[in-house]
Amino acid sequence: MSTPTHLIVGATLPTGERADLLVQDGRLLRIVRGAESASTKGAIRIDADGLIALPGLVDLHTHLREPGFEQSETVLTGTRAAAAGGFTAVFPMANTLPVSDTAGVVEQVMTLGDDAGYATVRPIGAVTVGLAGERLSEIGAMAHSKARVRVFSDDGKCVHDSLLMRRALEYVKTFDGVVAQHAQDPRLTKNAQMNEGALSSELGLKGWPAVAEESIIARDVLLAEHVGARLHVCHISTAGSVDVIRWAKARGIVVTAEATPHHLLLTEDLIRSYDARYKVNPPLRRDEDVRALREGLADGTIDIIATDHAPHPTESKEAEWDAASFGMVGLESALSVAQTALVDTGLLGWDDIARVLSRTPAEIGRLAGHSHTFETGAPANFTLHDPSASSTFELDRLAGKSHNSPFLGRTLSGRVQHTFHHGYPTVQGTRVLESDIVAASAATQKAGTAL
Ligand SMILES: NC(=O)N[C@@H](CC(=O)O)C(=O)O
Ligand SMILES: [Zn+2]
Ligand SMILES: [Zn+2]
Repeated sequence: MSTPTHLIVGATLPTGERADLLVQDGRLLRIVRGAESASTKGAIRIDADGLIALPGLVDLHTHLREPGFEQSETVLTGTRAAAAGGFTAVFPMANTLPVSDTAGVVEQVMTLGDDAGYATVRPIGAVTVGLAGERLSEIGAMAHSKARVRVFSDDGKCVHDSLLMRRALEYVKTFDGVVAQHAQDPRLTKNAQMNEGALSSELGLKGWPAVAEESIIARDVLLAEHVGARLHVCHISTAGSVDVIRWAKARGIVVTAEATPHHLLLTEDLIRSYDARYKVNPPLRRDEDVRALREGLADGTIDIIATDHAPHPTESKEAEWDAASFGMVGLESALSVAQTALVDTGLLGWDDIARVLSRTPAEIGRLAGHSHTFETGAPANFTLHDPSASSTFELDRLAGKSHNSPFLGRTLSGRVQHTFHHGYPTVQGTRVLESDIVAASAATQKAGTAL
């Protein structure tokens, strides 16, 4: 048995051309408009008039919470949220329990992803044992495991010890890996609750200075240059960080950087409400920072958008500001936020969106066997997005387990209509397919590939 053939009629590719896409046996056969061959007989037709076809989105920074925090999210529910948002691959962060610092844990997470079938799951390994910042984890064993880990991060915690950071860079260099740093000086941010500035003084909340982020990035790009290894900087949030990365790139340093959707749209003044949905690490910053991040994406200083999808249960967000958890969910809203902040404002076109949300994150994470172009014969990973739908972002858009989205109640542009992972649908007409259907498609697809 194989997955049914789909014919997508009249989709607009990121480059602007229109095409009919034939999806058969997990692969994409691109055909020109109107030239329906015999092979399309019996195919399920999808009218894609007005829809943009984007290569399956790739999130280099996702918290799936399993193992250990299944009350917030699981690999299944998190990848369901991913599919809803148009993603076909995610890189889950290592701050699980046990921490993803051994080959055993990363392989377990990957297998859970394969079985669920909503998206390709490529775990990130911890840089240090237990994220404790003291000893390097078994980086080599994770890299050479079945999970073929290429991205290492202590996200949530900064690798603060400069000697450990140097050693980690030296180690990942041997297999073309990358260290993804959560750039935050722990001494400068102890007990910090929001961006440091006039507003933090006014609200009486302990501030988080921009220099805590910028000084670590400056140190790390110089270490990366010295070692000759790849460095990736997670969720940069300040105008100064954009300047440091711009300087490093001009100097020829191999560094990449990400910005989150929320840092591209929201600012610190939302915190006046004391609504902990706006509490996040790094914190929401000022207008001028949002502008600098958008410009950084437009001029290529910032390479990618990554969601930092950080699910938390309602209880830990309904607490008082100081006691509430840091983090926001973001997979389901990412593409709509990107459209609102970057496409509608004329800063990026759809091909740039395909680059920053699919091609480049795949390249940074060395994601193999998961094509991000519309080439004949490529694995069919793509999403069909309706850019004309502008609507209030409501609870029904959330497909994961947690509901801590800062975008609920906001008007956002565009909506994902269909997502295909390895040739089978995971989202159909905005509806995320049931997990047993998706798992069965994944199993069928896998059996087909093995033959
Ligand atoms: N972003 C957050 O505010 N929280 C993340 C950790 C992180 O990305 O630093 C989490 O794991 O909850
Ligand atoms: Zn982080
Ligand atoms: Zn994170």
